Amino acid sequence: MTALHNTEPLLRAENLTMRFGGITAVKQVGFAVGPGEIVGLIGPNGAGKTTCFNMLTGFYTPTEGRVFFNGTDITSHKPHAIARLGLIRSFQKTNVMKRLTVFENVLTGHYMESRQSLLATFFPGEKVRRAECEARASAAAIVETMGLSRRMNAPAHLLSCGELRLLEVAVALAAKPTLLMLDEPAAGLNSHEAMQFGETLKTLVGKAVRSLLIVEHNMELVMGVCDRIVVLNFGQMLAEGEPRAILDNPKVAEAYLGKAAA
Ligand SMILES: Nc1ncnc2c1ncn2[C@@H]1O[C@H](COP(=O)(O)OP(=O)(O)OP(=O)(O)O)[C@@H](O)[C@H]1O
Repeated sequence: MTALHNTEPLLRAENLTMRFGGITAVKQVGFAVGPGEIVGLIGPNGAGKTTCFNMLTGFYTPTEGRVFFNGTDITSHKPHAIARLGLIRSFQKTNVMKRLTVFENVLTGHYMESRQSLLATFFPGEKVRRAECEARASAAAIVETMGLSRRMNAPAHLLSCGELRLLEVAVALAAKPTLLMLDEPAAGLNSHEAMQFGETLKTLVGKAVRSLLIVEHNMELVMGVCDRIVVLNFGQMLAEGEPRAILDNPKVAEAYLGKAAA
């Protein structure tokens, strides 16, 4: 029984379909993310990646299909309930508060994760004080994990684009994800910065998170960090496989570059 449980994927999407009125944004998409895996979800603009993210995390209820996380059917769960189970996502828009320091941003992420009452904030007892100490230690550890220790007390608005992308992941880590889903985490980075960023992401698996699911347009990053890649096109699964197989797949080249590339 236990052995069976261990081979279960962490996240499993089955036959996901999302219709908006007459538009079918995603049609019968199914894939899984196993423990210890980094999976990339890619596809040209409008392929349905963000819609998939929204269905996986409860922001949309799929028109058809089911989502399982850690063996639990989460299809009709609310986003906050899914987050509490350890399935945490980032958004394309930054989750960073520019006037706060790096440390304060990550600490704020911890407070959003905890369910401390307002009363407890103003009249802290021993339990709250202990939680506060633990949150500060955890925030400092996350800042270090993301390679931002030197910038610990820098206000976020002074960070470089690369540092900002790292901080965005750090804030997401404060919510204690089991599976972290990142939506275009390397947006705006040049090739060198993206590769460095990717190296940091790889170090997270097995330590800060169990698995990663990444939507990203930067192909160098995707090919460099992912164990497996799922390709969507016009809302449907086009291909799934290891990076090399995806690179060599003429259908994928055609979807991205047009018929001439095939
Ligand atoms: N709320 C909505 N109502 C109607 N159509 C939508 C809605 N959300 C998405 N769509 C449509 O569904 C399709 C998939 O969109 P989606 O944003 O999921 O693609 P994407 O792969 O994330 O694109 P991008 O890479 O540009 O972010 C598009 O044709 C889009 O116009």
